[in-house]
Amino acid sequence: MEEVRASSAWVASHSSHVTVDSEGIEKVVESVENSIPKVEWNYEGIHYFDNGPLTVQYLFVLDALNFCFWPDKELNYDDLASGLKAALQNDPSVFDADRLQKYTGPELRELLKWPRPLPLEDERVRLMHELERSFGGKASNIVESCEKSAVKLVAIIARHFPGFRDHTVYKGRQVFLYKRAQIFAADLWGAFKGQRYGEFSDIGSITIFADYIVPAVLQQLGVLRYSLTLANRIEANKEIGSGSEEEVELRACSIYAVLSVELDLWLWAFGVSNPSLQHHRTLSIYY
Ligand SMILES: Nc1nc2c(c(CN[C@H]3C=C[C@H](O)[C@@H]3O)cn2[C@@H]2O[C@H](COP(=O)(O)O)[C@@H](O)[C@H]2O)c(=O)[nH]1
Repeated sequence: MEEVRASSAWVASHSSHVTVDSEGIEKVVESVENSIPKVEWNYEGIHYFDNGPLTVQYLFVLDALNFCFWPDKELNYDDLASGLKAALQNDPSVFDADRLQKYTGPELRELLKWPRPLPLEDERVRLMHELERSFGGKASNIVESCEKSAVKLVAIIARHFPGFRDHTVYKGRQVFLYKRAQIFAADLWGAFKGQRYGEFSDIGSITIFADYIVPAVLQQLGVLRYSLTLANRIEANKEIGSGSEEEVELRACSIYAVLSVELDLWLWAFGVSNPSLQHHRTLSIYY
């Protein structure tokens, strides 16, 4: 995760379209000082939990698919989390390795009870198939092999599952963001309350999860400032290309501005409870 921090800091110091406003950070810090709002993991009650390896499998499938909901105005993260939960409750073998490998787009849709094609549906299915190829298709084996280190878990996942390799090149330099791999570690930690599959000695090393909600919240709070051109593009709902300077800056500056991952869920929950929030639109499998 050192690579995520260091490369994000580099982007923030070479940024052309997004600025981190240190006075803006100070103001937010002052207003939440002594009362950092604690948002409970699963505060919405939408996740499956049985305190065992099936929960790990559930979270791994969930985070393999935890990206790009915005193209369908009615779809959001909750639909995915609760849809997969209901599917698992209905049939405990839905995420078994041999079945993961076979899902088609319409079957995934049916699993989630979603009435129309999902955004990036072919990619979603391809990423589900990928999960079966290592560690016997059992996510609990991955977690067991990481010796209670979240850093190691993220590295192992990125090494074995190409779909989680959330990195890019910015101004000639490689930048690491690892949104879905890190959120998987955080979800385990939150779900298992730091015990069993959620016990990590280095959970403080992970960074916030650079998605499309957190940058928009940070901008609203005055922590991020956008160039006029970028602000106009976002306001006009114009797509921002995956891997473009703008996109990398939005994500990396968010990581750089928010050092503590403890704040992620607060920022995210604040963002998703605000329907008028205007976020950047990038077609991406990473977030
Ligand atoms: N930074 C950050 N981004 C997060 C999450 C989560 C869900 N975390 C759950 C885990 C435990 C809690 O109980 C939460 O419910 C999803 N996302 C991202 O948001 C976007 C979807 O937005 P919308 O379509 O409006 O639901 C999409 O990019 C998705 O990947 C988070 O925690 N942090």
